Amino acid sequence: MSLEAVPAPPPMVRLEGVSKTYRRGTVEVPVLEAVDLAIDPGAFVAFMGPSGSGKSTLLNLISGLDQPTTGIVEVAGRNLAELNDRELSDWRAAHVGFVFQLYNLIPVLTAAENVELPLLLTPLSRAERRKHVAAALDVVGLSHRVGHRPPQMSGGEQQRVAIARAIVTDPDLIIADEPTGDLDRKAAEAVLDLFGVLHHDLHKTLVMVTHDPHAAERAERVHHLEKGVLQ
Ligand SMILES: Nc1ncnc2c1ncn2[C@@H]1O[C@H](COP(=O)(O)OP(=O)(O)OP(=O)(O)O)[C@@H](O)[C@H]1O
Repeated sequence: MSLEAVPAPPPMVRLEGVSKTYRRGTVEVPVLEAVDLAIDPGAFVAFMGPSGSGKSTLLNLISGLDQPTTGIVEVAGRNLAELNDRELSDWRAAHVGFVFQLYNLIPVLTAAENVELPLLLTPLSRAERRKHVAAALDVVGLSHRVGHRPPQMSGGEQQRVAIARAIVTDPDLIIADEPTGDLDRKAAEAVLDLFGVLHHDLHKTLVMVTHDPHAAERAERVHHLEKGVLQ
C-alpha cells in the first residue's frame, strides 16, 4: 500500500476574494464582500440568507452570468474572467444546468420540446437529441408526459420537466434558485428526492439557494449569507 497522499481533486467551484458592488447612479451598493468558497465535485450545497443578502448575485457569478467587481471565480477548472461572451455562453451550455423557482418552461412547447432546447446549441443529430431527451425525462419519471404542454401539468411536474432540461446536456454543475419556492410540500419533496438522485446516483454538483429549511436539510452543507458576507 502506498503511503503517498492522494491529491484532493480540484474544487468544482472556487471563489477567492470575491466582491460585487452594483452602481446605482452615483451610489455604490456593495452586495458581496470578500467571499472565499470552495465546492467539491459531486457536493450538494445550499445557500440560505435573508432577502437581499446576495444569494442570487452569488449564483450569477458562479454561472458566469455576471462578473465580480474583484476576486476570482473558477468553475470546473476555468477562470471565468478569461472567457469572452461567446466562450462563456458555450461554456455555460456545456457545464451548467439551471433550475428556477418558476420553472421557466415555454408554455407552447411540449415537455419533450422544452427538454430538447439546450441540445439545439450542440452538434447532436435529431435522433441523438431524442435519445437524450427520453433519458432525461425517464430520470425525472415523466416518460409518459412527453407530449404534454406545461399548462397541462402540475407545478411539481413542470419543475421535474425543468430538471430534465437542466440535466439533458449532462452538465457538471446544477444551479437551482429556490427550486421548491412555488411548490406544495408533497411536490417539493418529490423535487428534493430527485435532487438526491442527481447527487447520489449521477454525482452532479448541486448548488441551491433556498428559503426552505426542508430543502436545505437535504444538502450536505448549508452556507449562510448575511449582508453579502458568507458566515
Ligand atoms: N443589477 C443590479 N443593480 C443594482 N442592484 C442590484 C442588482 N442586482 C441585485 N441588486 C441588489 O443587490 C442586493 C442583493 O440582491 P440578490 O438578488 O443577490 O439578493 P438575494 O439574497 O438573492 O435576495 P432574494 O432572497 O430576495 O432573492 C439587493 O439589495 C438588490 O437590490
